[in-house]
Amino acid sequence: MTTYSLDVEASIAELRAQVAELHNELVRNNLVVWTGGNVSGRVPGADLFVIKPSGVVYDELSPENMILCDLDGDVIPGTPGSERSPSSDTAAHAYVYRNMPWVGGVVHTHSTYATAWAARGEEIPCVITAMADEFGGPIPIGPFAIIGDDSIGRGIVDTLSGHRSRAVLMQNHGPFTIGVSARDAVKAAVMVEDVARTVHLAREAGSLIPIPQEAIDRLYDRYQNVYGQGEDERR
Ligand SMILES: O=C(CO)[C@@H](O)[C@@H](O)COP(=O)(O)O
Repeated sequence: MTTYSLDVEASIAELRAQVAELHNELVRNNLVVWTGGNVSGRVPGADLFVIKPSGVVYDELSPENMILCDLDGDVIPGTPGSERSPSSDTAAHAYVYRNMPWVGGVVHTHSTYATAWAARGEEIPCVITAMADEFGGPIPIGPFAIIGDDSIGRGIVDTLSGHRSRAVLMQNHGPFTIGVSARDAVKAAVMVEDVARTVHLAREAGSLIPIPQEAIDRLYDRYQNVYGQGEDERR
């Protein structure tokens, strides 16, 4: 059985509990149905991450059945949960962790309104201040990519590298979000569905009014650097 330093082992144990619990947030926020979606978190100070097992219903997820992987997406043998297959999106999460060192968490859902924008291949325009705050502008579309290799991960990284948004709508598939932690990525998944719904309904009722870029910049700067508490993890 692979073992790590006491600090890394403690970080792994804490992350297993966090990632297992954060899957419940996807259910609580109505972002997933059945076994769809997944959350992962990077182990601080190690080239490792924790992700859910593939196709397991949310009620059965626990810290013990989260799966520890290296940054190539390979399961660490002999560790709790390693007897099962990891999420089918493990390669995508691993690609993000290898290529975006600041990312501490990755989330994928098929949340309804965000996925409807993805089905149209249409980015969500920045027409509400909540988008400027949280995403710093429009929420971009990523390329159509079929699961099975690095193509989804590459699409996420190519789209979000250097982009303010922590969410990308992978065409014909659905949202992937990133964050400084798994919790931060889950927040982005909740917020992308919220703004996708609002902007969809707004456009159904009439024409949208874009927010001027200067105002978007000011709103984003305030929200990222002033809003909330000084100890917030994104500071
Ligand atoms: O969208 C996909 C794959 O990209 C789904 O299969 C995914 O939501 C859930 O798969 P897993 O249960 O994580 O293997």
